[in-house]
Amino acid sequence: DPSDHATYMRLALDQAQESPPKPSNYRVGALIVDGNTGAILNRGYTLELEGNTHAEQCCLSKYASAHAVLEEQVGEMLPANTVLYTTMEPCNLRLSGNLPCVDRIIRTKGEDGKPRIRKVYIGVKEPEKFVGDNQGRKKLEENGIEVVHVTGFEEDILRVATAGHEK
Ligand SMILES: Nc1nc(=O)c(N)c(NC[C@H](O)[C@H](O)[C@H](O)COP(=O)(O)O)[nH]1
Ligand SMILES: [Zn+2]
Repeated sequence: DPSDHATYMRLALDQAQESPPKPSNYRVGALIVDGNTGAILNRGYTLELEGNTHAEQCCLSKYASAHAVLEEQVGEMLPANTVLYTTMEPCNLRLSGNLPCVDRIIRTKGEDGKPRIRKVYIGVKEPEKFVGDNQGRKKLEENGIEVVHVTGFEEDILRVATAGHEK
């Protein structure tokens, strides 16, 4: 059911639990869902794919591979109304210098030049520990992508996200 946001966020949190703890990032989980049918298109977690990968990046990269295109072309293969659930707000700056997930989300453009990912549901805003105030939400909204905070999971999400940080 495409409106059952809590269920999808819970599944994204399940993904985050799979991520190997690391002091220099957060353990995040994400799903991409068909906004019309509610079908789960793919899921992922931080560091699932080799390299210093983010949860949202893994979702898009896995979906692209499953459809025999490169991640930068994934927009062509996504349903026109795709939504992303991520336990943490997509990054807009990464200390590693890798391409931020906000840019990966915005470039999922179809022929009409609009992002196929129409909505991003987040469990928490990114804490300020690594990059100060994350401008991810604002940049997504500036590109016509709606950002919705699914409440109720903040404590669990942050406990999982920071499990690799020294106490
Ligand atoms: N939304 C989100 N999904 C993730 O999978 C993940 N790991 C982060 N984490 C955000 C944090 O700001 C960056 O992890 C640090 O800035 C270090 O950057 P790298 O991850 O090494 O590129 N945020
Ligand atoms: Zn990211």
